[in-house]
Formats: sequence, structure tokens, C-alpha cells
Amino acid sequence: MSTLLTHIAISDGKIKRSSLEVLSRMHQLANEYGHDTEAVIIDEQPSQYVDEVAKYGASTIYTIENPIFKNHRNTPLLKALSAVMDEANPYIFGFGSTEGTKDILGALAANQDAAVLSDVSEFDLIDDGISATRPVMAAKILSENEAHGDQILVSVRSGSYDLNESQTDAETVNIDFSIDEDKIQSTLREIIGADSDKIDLSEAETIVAAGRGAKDEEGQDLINELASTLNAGIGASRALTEAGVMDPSLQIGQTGKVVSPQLYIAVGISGAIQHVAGMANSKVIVAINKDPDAPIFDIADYGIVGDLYKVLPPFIEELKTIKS
Ligand SMILES: Cc1cc2nc3c(=O)[nH]c(=O)nc-3n(C[C@H](O)[C@H](O)[C@H](O)COP(=O)(O)OP(=O)(O)OC[C@H]3O[C@@H](n4cnc5c(N)ncnc54)[C@H](O)[C@@H]3O)c2cc1C
Repeated sequence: MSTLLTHIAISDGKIKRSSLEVLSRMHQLANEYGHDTEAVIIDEQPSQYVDEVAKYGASTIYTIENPIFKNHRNTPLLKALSAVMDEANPYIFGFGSTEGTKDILGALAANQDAAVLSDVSEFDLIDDGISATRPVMAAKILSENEAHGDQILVSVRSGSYDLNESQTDAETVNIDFSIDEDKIQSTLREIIGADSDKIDLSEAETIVAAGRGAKDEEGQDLINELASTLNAGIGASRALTEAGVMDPSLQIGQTGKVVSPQLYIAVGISGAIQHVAGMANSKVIVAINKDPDAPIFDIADYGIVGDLYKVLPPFIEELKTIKS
């Protein structure tokens, strides 16, 4: 019996949904192949998240507590992750594929002499390692990979797996940790956060994305109203970020964010390959476009051919009625 360990990432005082998705998948694999499900929380106050993590099947939850983890910093996080690997000796160590893990996964693999597969959309256990599917070349190709070894790190794109509750009486194990600030060579000078009222696109369950078709004020108002009705995050095509209509941080695609919500509503977006690269992994795609030949319809699960200025107002009203 081996250990399948999951890193639980915390951001703005909340557990990242992508971590719980990985934990759910790890627990499913642990049950299937007879392994242990374990998790680790590294934070300034990790104990406050233990009950939530125990709902997803972890039998042991490691905690590493230190004020230095108030903000993401590579050096202390790397040291803490190495410490938990020494303690738990995981066969597979899973992560949500976030900006934070992208920064340190290679270094952790080198430190621990472990194999690594990053940014995968599916993974499974095989005889002496894991097999995984990884979207590459702007998601035009799905590459099939295998990693073999005694310890394997894997990071998984958000939205790849559903949450699956399985309550446990988890044992909590605190790992002692200290670090000398003077030995950290980088200094954290400033964090420029997104507006607090904006929903984090990488974690959003629903995204309303606007394209050139919705570039004027009336179009933007409709996008905002649709998003607020659905409690959705707002994204944009590059046509709108380049035109300065929407903030560059909202761009989705090859040179923007890669997202995989449960529901993606593309409004006035043609579906260029560079845009599709960032959202093709969404569970359900709805497209609203006046051109019946727009390529976005090739990947949409549901399509509405029509002028968004005529389609959206009754669509939003209907949603409001359903919600009330
Ligand atoms: C190297 C490179 C990287 C790139 N990276 C990205 C990226 O990360 N993300 C990205 O999005 N793009 C990216 N692009 C740009 C990409 O190629 C497209 O130009 C861009 O996605 C087009 O945006 P759009 O769909 O909003 O605009 P358009 O292609 O102009 O499409 C607008 C759509 O709106 C529809 N429309 C217009 N009016 C209405 C209306 N009233 N009602 C309903 N529908 C309407 C039209 O029928 C049309 O289909 C990149 C390009 C390059 C070369």
C-alpha cells in the first residue's frame, strides 16, 4: 500500500477548488488500487481548513504552520513541500495546476529526485507509475505521457475532475517547520491583487466571456448583467483586451488564461484557435453568435445563432425568473 498525497492550496483565506478536485481524484484512485489518501495544508493557520479537507477522503492530513505562508513565496514553500515528502514518502504527490505550483514543481522534483508530469487534464495509475493526458500546442494536440519512478509529482488543470465528498475521521499530523528569513534570497515587496469583487477565472464554476461582438457599452452592460445573474466570472477574447475594452488579466486563450469551468458562455466570440486553446476544456460550452458558420459552434454544446443585443435581454430575464 502506498500513499497518494495531495497538496491543498490556500488563496485569500479559501481552499482552492482545484486542490479538492485533485484530492477527489486521488481518493478515487486510492480506493481502486488499494492505496492511502493523504493531504497536506501549508499555511499560517492550516488547522482551520482541516475539517473541510476531511470531507474529501484524506485519512491523514499533514499541516505545516508558519506565518511566512501568509503569502506565496517559492523558497519557504519548496522547503515545506520537501519536508512533507520526507515525512509522508508519497508515491504520487498531486497538485492543482496553479501559477504557484508552476513556479516550484520542477525545483521540487529536482530536490527530491522525483519524476514530474505537469498541467495534465487526466491521469491514472499504471503498473509502475502514472499515465496522463496533457493538452499541448495550444490544445491542438492531446499528448499521452507516462512517468515512472518511486515518487511522481503531478499537477492537474482545474475543472478536470468533479468534487466527490467522502467524509473521514482524519488523523492530523503537524510537521515542525522553521525557516530563517535572512536565508531567503528574494524579498516580497508588493502584491497587486485583482479587484476583490472579481471572481477568480481559474476557479470559477461559470464564466461569461465577451468578444468583439459585444465591444460597445450596451454589449458590456449585457455581459455584466448576465454574469451577475449567474454569479459568473467575466472573461474576454484578445480582440477586447487589445482594444482596451477589458482588462488584460481577463483574457482567455493561448496568450491569456487557461480555464475549465462547468459552464462557459461565449458571447460574440468567433472561436479562433488561440481563444479555444484557453477554454476548450470547459464542461459545457454555450455560444451566442450571429454568424451560423462561426467556428465557436464547432466546439459548443449549445448554440444560439442570433444578434446578442436581441438574444441576451430575454435570456437574462428568463434566468432571473428561474432563479427567483
Ligand atoms: C500569437 C497569437 C496569440 C493569440 N492569443 C489569443 C488569446 O489568448 N485569446 C484570444 O481570444 N485571442 C488570441 N489571439 C487572437 C485570435 O486569433 C482572434 O483574433 C481573437 O480571438 C478574436 O476575438 P473575437 O472572437 O472576439 O473577435 P472576432 O474574431 O472579430 O469575432 C467576433 C465575433 O462576434 C460575432 N458578432 C459580431 N456582432 C455580433 C452580434 N451583434 N451578435 C452576436 N454575434 C456577433 C461575429 O459573428 C464574430 O464571430 C491570438 C492571436 C495570435 C496571432
